[in-house]
Amino acid sequence: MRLGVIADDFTGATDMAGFLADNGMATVMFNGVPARQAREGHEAIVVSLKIRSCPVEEAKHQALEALRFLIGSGCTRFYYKYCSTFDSTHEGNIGPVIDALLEYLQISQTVICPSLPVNGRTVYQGYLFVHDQLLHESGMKNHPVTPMADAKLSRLMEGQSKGVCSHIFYQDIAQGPRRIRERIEEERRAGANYLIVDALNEQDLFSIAEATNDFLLLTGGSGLAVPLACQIASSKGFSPFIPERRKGVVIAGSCSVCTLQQVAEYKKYAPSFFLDSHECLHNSQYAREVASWVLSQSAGELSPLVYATTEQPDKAGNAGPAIEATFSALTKLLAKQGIQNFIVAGGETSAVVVAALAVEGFEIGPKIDPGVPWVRSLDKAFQLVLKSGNFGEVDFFRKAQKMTASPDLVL
Ligand SMILES: Nc1ncnc2c1ncn2[C@@H]1O[C@H](COP(=O)(O)OP(=O)(O)O)[C@@H](O)[C@H]1O
Ligand SMILES: O=C(O)[C@@H](O)C(=O)COP(=O)(O)O
Repeated sequence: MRLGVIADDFTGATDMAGFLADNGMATVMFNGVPARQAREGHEAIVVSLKIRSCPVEEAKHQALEALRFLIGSGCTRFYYKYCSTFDSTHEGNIGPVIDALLEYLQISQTVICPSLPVNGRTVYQGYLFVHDQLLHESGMKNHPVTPMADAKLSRLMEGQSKGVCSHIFYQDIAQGPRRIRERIEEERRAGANYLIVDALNEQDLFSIAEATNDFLLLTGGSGLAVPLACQIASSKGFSPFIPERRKGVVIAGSCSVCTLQQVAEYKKYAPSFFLDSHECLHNSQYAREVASWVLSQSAGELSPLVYATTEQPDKAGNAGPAIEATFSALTKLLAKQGIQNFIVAGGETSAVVVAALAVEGFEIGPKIDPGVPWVRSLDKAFQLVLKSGNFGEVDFFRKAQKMTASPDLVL
């Protein structure tokens, strides 16, 4: 059995791939839809897209292309991975993409399961929580691209999809797989398309995975990855590569609360450079200047940090794209000069770095914190960490580097 995952952004893809690999599945991750079908030997194939906030039709088109690729590569079950904070606009793209996938697969039902308890995302009575806050009271209310103004998943889904929502509330989930199956059957008869499942802990996720083991398509955050891997992984197991200590850089483009703290912590130990949005907009030589600064840092234990992270992002409409363009140019310049380890914070920023390095696909390495593994390009040229803005402990950047080993010690 091969599992095919379509992820709507890059950090989300590594999050899902990391949990699958960490739980024994031989997993490969592709940057976009590859031209050729995937090789034998992997139990999970993750296609990483960038369709969270693009126009709806484009998102559907890319997701269906990925689905066709996964079917052609021998996958027999499918997963649509979106953010555990349900990042989407009023128009989509989570709902429209799910509708397109259901239609293509000629099925009428799936689950909506953003819950990721290990990182504080839970669903209760159909409301999504981030730790102790409702989604719309959490940092997500200020997200620059997809600010979340409601925590009720059925209202979010109904606003952006064609079908009918229903719930399986905690009272039933807690009774285990048998009761969940009965509820699924009742909802099937009632014509519900999207089953919003409450989940407060890992046990709930195991129960949901067991009750839905005949579903062709599941959707959600990466919480279901652990029970899915336990269901599907062969007994052969899977050993992740050991990341080598190489010349590196830390690039932070996320302004989320978690990254703000991680940047502040890392600056105490490593050289750092704040990327000025005004310079990004108006100085055509800026990426070169920043690259020179990075390369001039003595090869200490810790890689230099370039960060745009701030509590007060530049409100100019083109500041974000200008910062991304600078990170892209910087990545290319640094790669040319022999930098091979890139530790990146932020979903959009990660997509920019991966595109600049023109990496086709990745193998999955060891977990740094839940949802964030090391990954390595299939040609082994680059090792990367693609961290969701909101994931990781406060000392994340140092922790990631402490896990690298001298190349002489890595077989
Ligand atoms: N100082 C800043 N001013 C304006 N926009 C910024 C600033 N710093 C970063 N950004 C932009 O904010 C966006 C952050 O998105 P992303 O990298 O996906 O982080 P997250 O994972 O936290 O959402 C990027 O487009 C980035 O270029
Ligand atoms: O599910 C999650 O929370 C993450 O995997 C994810 O999708 C992260 O997105 P960004 O916050 O945009 O990095």
